[in-house]
Amino acid sequence: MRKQIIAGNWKMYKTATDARRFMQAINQTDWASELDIVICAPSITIPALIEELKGTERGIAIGAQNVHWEEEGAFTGEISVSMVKEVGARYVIIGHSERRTLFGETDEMVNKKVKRVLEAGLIPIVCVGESQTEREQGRTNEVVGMQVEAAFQGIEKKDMTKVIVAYEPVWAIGTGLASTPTDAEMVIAEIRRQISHLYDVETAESVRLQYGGSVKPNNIKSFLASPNIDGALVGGASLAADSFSQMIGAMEVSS
Ligand SMILES: O=C(CO)COP(=O)(O)O
Repeated sequence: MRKQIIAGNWKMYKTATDARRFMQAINQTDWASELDIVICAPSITIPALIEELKGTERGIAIGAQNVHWEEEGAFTGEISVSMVKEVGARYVIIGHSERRTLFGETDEMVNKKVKRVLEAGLIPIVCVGESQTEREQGRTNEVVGMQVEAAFQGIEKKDMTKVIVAYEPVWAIGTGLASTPTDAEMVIAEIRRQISHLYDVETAESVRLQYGGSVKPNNIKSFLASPNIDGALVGGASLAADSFSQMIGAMEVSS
């Protein structure tokens, strides 16, 4: 049985002060969750979040949203896996469509980052997804399939089981137009089939697959009810403590 996982992607929102306020509000809610709960914050706010979580029973893990694939070097403005690991990050989002489209991140870079993150013992949340045009052309499975194959090139089976893949159709991100649970399940089931083809059935069954794109407290349950969808990667609705808590509550009910 795969453990369900909700991850908030805060993107470029929240200063450390805002992040502390969010965590203080979360710490006042009274859920105790069996889910894996992750907040992927701007790297500079990670220490503040870790500090707020100390001594609480929330079981929330913190993640980064990007790292460089080299261990260190002359890469002005970049941040390494060791740096985010040392301050307490346990997850890293890799290959988000905003990184791919706005910052020129290629499948090759995604692959190198996935390798580095795994080497460091952190968990990569690898994002894949088709654009509106690709969807209209009927190329969703082909595009997503190519992204999956490229991202995990050279990754050993034992590491693959630790990976999380987030299917985030680009047209659904930040638009309020979520995929239907049926469509998301179809693509995600295809991703699982592909992992099984690249590795084996056992590996594919152990990899957790998330849906992301306009997930909200009122629709998260419908996605989680699908057999291959193990969680959600949430942008906008993860920014407020009350909607984040509501989504966790909804997942508890559906799990
Ligand atoms: O990009 C996303 C999460 O990584 C999704 O963002 P929204 O939930 O705001 O659509």
